[in-house]
Amino acid sequence: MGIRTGAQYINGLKSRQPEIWLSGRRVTHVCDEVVFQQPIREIAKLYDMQHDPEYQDRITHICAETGERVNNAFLVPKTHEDLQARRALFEAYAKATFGLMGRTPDFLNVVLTSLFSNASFLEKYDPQWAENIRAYYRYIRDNDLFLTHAIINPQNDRSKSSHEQQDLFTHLGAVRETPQGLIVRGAKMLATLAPITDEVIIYSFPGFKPGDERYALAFAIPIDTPGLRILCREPMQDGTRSLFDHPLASRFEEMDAVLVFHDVLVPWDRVFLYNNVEAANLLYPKTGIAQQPAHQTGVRGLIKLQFATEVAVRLADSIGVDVYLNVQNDLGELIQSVESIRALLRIAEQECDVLPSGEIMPGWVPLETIRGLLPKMYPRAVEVLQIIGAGGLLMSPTGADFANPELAEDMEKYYAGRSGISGKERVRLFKLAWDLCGEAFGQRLLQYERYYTGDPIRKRAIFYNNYKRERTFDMVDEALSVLDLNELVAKA
Ligand SMILES: Cc1cc2nc3c(=O)[nH]c(=O)nc-3n(C[C@H](O)[C@H](O)[C@H](O)COP(=O)(O)OP(=O)(O)OC[C@H]3O[C@@H](n4cnc5c(N)ncnc54)[C@H](O)[C@@H]3O)c2cc1C
Ligand SMILES: O=C(O)Cc1ccc(O)c(O)c1
Repeated sequence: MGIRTGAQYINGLKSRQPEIWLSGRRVTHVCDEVVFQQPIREIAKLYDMQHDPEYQDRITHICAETGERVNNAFLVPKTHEDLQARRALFEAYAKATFGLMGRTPDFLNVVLTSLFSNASFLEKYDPQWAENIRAYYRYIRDNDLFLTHAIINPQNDRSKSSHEQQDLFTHLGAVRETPQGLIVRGAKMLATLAPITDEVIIYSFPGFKPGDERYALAFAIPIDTPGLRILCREPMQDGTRSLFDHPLASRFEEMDAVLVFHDVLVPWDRVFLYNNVEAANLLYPKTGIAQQPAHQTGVRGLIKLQFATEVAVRLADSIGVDVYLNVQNDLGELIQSVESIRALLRIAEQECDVLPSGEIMPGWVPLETIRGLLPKMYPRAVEVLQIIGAGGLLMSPTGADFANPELAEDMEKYYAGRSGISGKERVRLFKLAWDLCGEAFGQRLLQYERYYTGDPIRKRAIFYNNYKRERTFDMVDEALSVLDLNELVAKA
């Protein structure tokens, strides 16, 4: 089949009834649920872009294996042109969502492509696992499906490993084998967009200890598999807020969910790893499933930071405060952050790692540097929006106030910005900023940037240790050897 349209994506959602729980009740039809309708439309637009002549050649290609047109996320990059083709896709999807939707279909499809191209790692443990992941990749590619993932254990007692938790199946683990497949029980978090996806893939960050064998698992199943419960967090908008009052929150909220598996059957052909602590701990470093998608997350993060920066610049200009040195300083800092990430992405694409298979991965040092910097730069951009907007962020009336002729004069006079900025224009800008820096929606965006890839503190420590292992830091020896030379001269 190859690339789907938005309508085909929506028909796919309509054809299933996953067990979704939202605010204490069961959702019967996800497409009829007002909270999910706008995010579904935003994802459908991305599918439609694949058929739009403006984008088609930039974000899709003809698959060499099937002759069908497929998304660039399924391209195994072997040349710089391939990397550029993937970047063009990431950029197009991120621009369409201002970088605010983190788990658009390209993200996990890149993870899957990386698992596919590095399946030889799994072969060493069980050739069937490798065959399963290859078949699954082809299935997702050829049907253009949308995945969610949950790779973290629920936050119960982080000081204990999975097998030491109060209940053996608090964390998702294998209960027993059957001729049809594995029965799994327990929970995983935090599956972003789960209610509006087609499939879920489960794997884990490294960190398994001996005794954790039953939790060392990787598999994928349809999102409506019996026994799989999707427990949504409280929504941050009710799906009815106006575009005028919440230009971003009304469009781009990504639901997050805990997945609870009540004795779910995972067919054997969907099991990619099982009962093997060593393989589970090596899955990340050996299959590129951090490095390849970090290209996507880097591009998306750049667009999001750039967007927040543009809003800050326009906000400051609208009320004439960018004549002040302190404001110029804050805005200059944000622009330099954007430029730093942009430069790091270019370096990552230039200084690639080449695998024996010929696959290329953008350089891990610049990518990890982005991963370390963005969790600081994005919250800072939010802070600058708050500082520049100040009390103005709390004086915005609603679209209904603007619509009432009785208030029209006041709206124009007291809400106008500097000369040339009308009341409506200024309020719309401040509402855009408030969605990013004040609303619960904006706080989630910030929390996402801090944590979506794992704990930034531990990630930076891992980065340091790996970097130290690979380098010798010999400029220090060179500098110190000059002292020896001086001694030699003195002695002569
Ligand atoms: C908005 C959002 C969306 C997300 N979407 C997804 C998704 O789609 N799929 C998915 O799988 N995951 C998703 N995640 C989850 C994300 O992977 C985790 O949040 C991240 O890995 C951090 O884990 P945690 O939240 O459990 O924090 P914890 O690991 O519980 O950490 C809590 C605090 O304790 C400290 N801490 C905990 N353990 C240690 C330790 N061993 N050593 C030192 N300090 C420690 C941390 O530094 C942190 O300050 C999402 C997260 C967010 C916020
Ligand atoms: O670190 C990145 O930016 C890439 C990334 C993020 C989250 C994941 O779950 C993952 O497998 C890879």
